[in-house]
Parts: sequence; C-alpha cells; structure tokens
Amino acid sequence: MDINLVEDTEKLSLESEDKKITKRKDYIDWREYFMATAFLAAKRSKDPSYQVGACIVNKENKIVGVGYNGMPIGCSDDEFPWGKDTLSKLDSKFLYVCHAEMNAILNKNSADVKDCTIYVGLFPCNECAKMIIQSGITEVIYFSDEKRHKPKYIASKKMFNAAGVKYWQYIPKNDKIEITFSGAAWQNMSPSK
Ligand SMILES: Nc1ccn([C@H]2C[C@H](O)[C@@H](COP(=O)(O)O)O2)c(=O)n1
Ligand SMILES: [Zn+2]
Repeated sequence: MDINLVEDTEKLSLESEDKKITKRKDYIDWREYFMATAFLAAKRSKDPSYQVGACIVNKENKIVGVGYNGMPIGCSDDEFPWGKDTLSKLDSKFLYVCHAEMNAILNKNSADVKDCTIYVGLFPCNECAKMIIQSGITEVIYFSDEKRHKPKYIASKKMFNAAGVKYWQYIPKNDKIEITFSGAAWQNMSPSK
C-alpha cells in the first residue's frame, strides 16, 4: 500500500477516536468552587476558635474579593490577643479581629461589589451585615448558622430582610474536595520530575 494512504487512514481513525472524547464529569460546580475558595481562605486564619473565610463573586461568576478573619495590617498575629474570656476586655480578640466578610469587601479587585454574592463559612454578624448591605452585595450564601440565637445574628437577619438581601444556606454535594499536589493527572510535568 502507498505510504501516504497508510498515514491518511491512521489519521482518519485517530480523528474518529478523538470525536468520542467528552468532557470530564467530576469537575466541581460554581457554587462548590466559590464556597471551597472561602474555606481555603479560612485556612489562613490564626484564630484558634473560628476560622472563617469569605469569597465575593460577581454576576459573571468572577471572584472579586476573598478574605478571612485576622488581625489588621501592622497588628502582629503574635502580639495581639486571641483570647475571648479575658479579665480585661482590652485583652480580648473582639476588639481587634477583622472579620472575613469585611476583609473580602476591602480586598476587592473591582471598582465595587454591587449586585455581587458573598459566600461565607459562618453567617455574617451585625457589623458585617451592615457592610454587606452598604457595599451593594445582594446575596449571602453561608455554610453554618450555628450562632443564630445570638442577638448579633438575629440583628443581621432583620437588616438583610429590610434591605432585600437574599440569604440561604449552602448544602454541599460533596463533603470533601481534595487538593493533592502529588496526585495531579499531569504530575509528569511537576517540578520534581
Ligand atoms: N461571619 C463571621 C463570624 C465570625 N467571624 C470571626 C470573628 C472571630 O475571629 C471569629 C468568631 O469568634 P467568636 O466570637 O465566635 O469566638 O470568627 C467572621 O470572620 N465572620
Ligand atoms: Zn462580622
């Protein structure tokens, strides 16, 4: 057989094989991606009792701000207090910690966060609720509402209801989203290879 004909036949069969290839099915959906981003950010928190992350997303599914609870810039994580039930109120973390939502709003990489959605690990407190409303965010998707009985959190809902900010609880499809550097499908390309 003519060599060109063999090559052409091989090419054709490869092309038809290619047509059978479909997209991956086990990719994470947008909501999982944004809530997981909030959870990943929370891993940066130094707070021993609660690590909270927040992720702000615009109408085009673009992330425009991420934050986690932590001390303000210039206030050392090692020097400022992390305790709650301290003898002096001045030594309690409550006076100092910036909440995840506040940091995500202030860290925004867009002109504003109007009509955006905020994904957050813990329902926003009253102070963050005020900031969410004033910044124009219109939807809050939270993971846990475990502090719902506290006045602060009841106040948040009162404000969200009055301001027309929608809020609802995220129920994960998968309890676990794993990131394994060494197990990547393309690991042959990793720097150690
Ligand atoms: N929506 C929230 C709720 C709480 N936080 C932060 C603030 C503290 O660092 C910690 C909660 O401390 P707790 O007062 O419950 O011991 O989590 C936040 O960033 N966003
Ligand atoms: Zn807050």
